[in-house]
Amino acid sequence: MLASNETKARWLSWGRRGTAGAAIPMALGFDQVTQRFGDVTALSEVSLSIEPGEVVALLGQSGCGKTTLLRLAAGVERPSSGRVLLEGSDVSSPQSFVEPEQRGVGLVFQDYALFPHLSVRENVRFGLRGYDETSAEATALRAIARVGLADLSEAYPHMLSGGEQQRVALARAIAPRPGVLLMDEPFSNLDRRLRDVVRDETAALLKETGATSIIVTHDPEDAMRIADRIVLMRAGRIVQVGTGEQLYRQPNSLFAARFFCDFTEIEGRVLRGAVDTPVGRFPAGDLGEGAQAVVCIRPQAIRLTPKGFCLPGRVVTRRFLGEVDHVLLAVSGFDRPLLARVSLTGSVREGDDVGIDIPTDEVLVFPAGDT
Ligand SMILES: Nc1ncnc2c1ncn2[C@@H]1O[C@H](COP(=O)(O)OP(=O)(O)OP(=O)(O)O)[C@@H](O)[C@H]1O
Repeated sequence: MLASNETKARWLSWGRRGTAGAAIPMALGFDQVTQRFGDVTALSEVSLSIEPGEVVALLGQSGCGKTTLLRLAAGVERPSSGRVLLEGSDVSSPQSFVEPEQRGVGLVFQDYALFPHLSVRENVRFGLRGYDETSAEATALRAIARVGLADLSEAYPHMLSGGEQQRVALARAIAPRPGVLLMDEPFSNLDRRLRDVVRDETAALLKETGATSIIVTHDPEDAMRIADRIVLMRAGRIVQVGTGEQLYRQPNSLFAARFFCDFTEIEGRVLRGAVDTPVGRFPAGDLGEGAQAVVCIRPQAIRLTPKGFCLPGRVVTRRFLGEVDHVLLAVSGFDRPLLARVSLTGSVREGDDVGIDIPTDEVLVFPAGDT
């Protein structure tokens, strides 16, 4: 949760500096930022550079420090040590502090923080206090039209769906054309179907506005669908930074791997450069001889072949999920089922004997205990 109601009200009541014409995206940087709250270290020496116009997702489990990093960028919080930089200049450091309203930063709160007694138009205008009457009105209406709510500009928040409320919050944040847009769990209050639509719309809008954007989320799918780069965090530190594809295909740890895929994990020991498991022998990469390892098998990588080919197995359950089937396979010598997500024809049934093909280049191997 980004802020208390009091902080939200204060944030919203400040006039926004913004940029007069099109948003001018700003570079945002964190240099060795540490944030302590009493005994709790929320962030430990975090360094990160975000390019102008880049959309970055801060991804991680609850309590890993995502929101704290967002609050530091917004200027709602001051770091215990380290620097926050906008366009290469310190905005928070031991020597200097630029007030939030001077930063040209827009914020979308997790609960949207719309004023219930104000219409859509008035809510959006509220974020434009530094503007004169005529230009505030025109700017608000332009932002409302941009999020597709022109017909609802006189409606009140309780008359809107969750997705529409989210769009009002977005319109209010983008109206002053901030150089940096910060969004705290913007899709978490939406049901699954609406979430997909709003997420794609938001992604398109962020690119259109051109603002440098940070989105906080604990959902890897949100992060992959909306962000140019994902910053995976854990316990106040950055674990890995990269595109969604890099994090998915080349996770640097078992922790990162588990975040993006529901692997079947099998423990084994490295012998002559490979790990022997009941489902096959897999190259151990850099792991030393005798090391205990975890072999991670991607359900999507598994292919089923006719009985008699590849590894023998039996279909325990098969569930049709639309585009793929979710199949649990029993393999001799392995006490748990192997999960496969495959597209099947109708001919494979529960209880059938099949062959299981596991391409070794799709299998990841990590040191055991590397969590
Ligand atoms: N004002 C505060 N006072 C004390 N502890 C705090 C404060 N703000 C954050 N923390 C602690 O700092 C850590 C990081 O919190 P933060 O809210 O940044 O995590 P998060 O990753 O955003 O979590 P969530 O997804 O649940 O919002 C947590 O242990 C949290 O309890």
